Amino acid sequence: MHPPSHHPADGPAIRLAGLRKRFAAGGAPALDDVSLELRTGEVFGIVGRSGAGKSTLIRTVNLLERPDAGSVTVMGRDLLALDEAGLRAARRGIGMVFQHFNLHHRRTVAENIGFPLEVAGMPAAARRARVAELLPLVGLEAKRDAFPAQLSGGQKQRVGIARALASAPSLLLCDEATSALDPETTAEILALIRSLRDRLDLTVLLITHEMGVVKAICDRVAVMEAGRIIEQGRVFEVFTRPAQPTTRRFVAEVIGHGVPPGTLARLPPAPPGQQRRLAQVLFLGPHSTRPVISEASRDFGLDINIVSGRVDEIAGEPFGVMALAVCGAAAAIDAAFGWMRGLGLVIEEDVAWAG
Ligand SMILES: Nc1ncnc2c1ncn2[C@@H]1O[C@H](COP(=O)(O)OP(=O)(O)OP(=O)(O)O)[C@@H](O)[C@H]1O
Repeated sequence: MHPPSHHPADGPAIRLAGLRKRFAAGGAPALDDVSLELRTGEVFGIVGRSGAGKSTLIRTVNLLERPDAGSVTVMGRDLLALDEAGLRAARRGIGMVFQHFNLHHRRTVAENIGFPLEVAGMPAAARRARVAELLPLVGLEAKRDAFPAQLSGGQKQRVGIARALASAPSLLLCDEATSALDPETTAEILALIRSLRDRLDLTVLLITHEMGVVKAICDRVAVMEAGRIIEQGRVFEVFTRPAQPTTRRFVAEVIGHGVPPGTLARLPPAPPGQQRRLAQVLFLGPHSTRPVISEASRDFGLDINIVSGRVDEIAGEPFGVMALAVCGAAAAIDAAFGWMRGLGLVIEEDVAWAG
């Protein structure tokens, strides 16, 4: 049941190179030259809108989907070079969790969890022993004989996770694993996945359309659009310095500060010869404490209203985000923004304020 062990020194846990996939001849590609590497032990998120190609991509990692071109290397093995038996063995090292749980309704929790072991031909006694180890890992000891219909959504997904872990994989693929759950249950399941990663030394690849999921558990993230990866990096970097418009929109869902339209309408017009400009300011790390706004106001002769603001944390690193209405001479505002950027703050004026 134990796949050959893979050490970090052996290279990336997953290496996808030049993947292409087109479902309909002449149609848009679902994967258009996608390359990606996952480090052993990380939680890596792929975020994108519906149709971006996320499901197709995650399904290439265990070859549920075969790419038209490119290579898939998992734990050092070139999956496309394996025969059926080799691929079955490699798949035991890759667990998968699904959005809609995919449980057998006529089987108990224990039988669902043991199902992949049954398929693999493990004797009943060994299976029972393995299931007994898995139940406490996901907090379901009390539900071992329950049927799926008797479980909450979160409990069903715990069964799905235990089943994915049955063959002791080193890699866990999560296909929108929390998209069918309410926010509180989502948070519980994400915390469970992260803690399993720590306890079992897993590498986790997840796909999601929710940037909140990425913020909650991922170490690194890639953003997909039209079959391509348009941006990737450490979660904190991507959240605080998104380079692509699509990424900015995703980030705004989580850390945007959507200024109520009434607030903008109530701001008085700028006096003659002056401007009133709105800016979003990101304070990273040490600047979360420096009184930058009062300094800017004093030293550049500006009126500054804080229209909205909050302090948050991503991957354990603090940052603050504020919407400022700045009033003064155009040159003074430019100079103040230049000074603030020089301090490392990220200032943007082209923001969808009502968003
Ligand atoms: N089996 C299939 N047959 C035909 N077209 C497909 C198939 N699977 C995916 N596609 C198409 O490939 C493109 C990418 O789909 P994919 O499901 O990978 O995107 P996604 O980002 O996961 O979106 P969603 O969250 O809606 O599943 C879409 O245009 C989709 O219609």
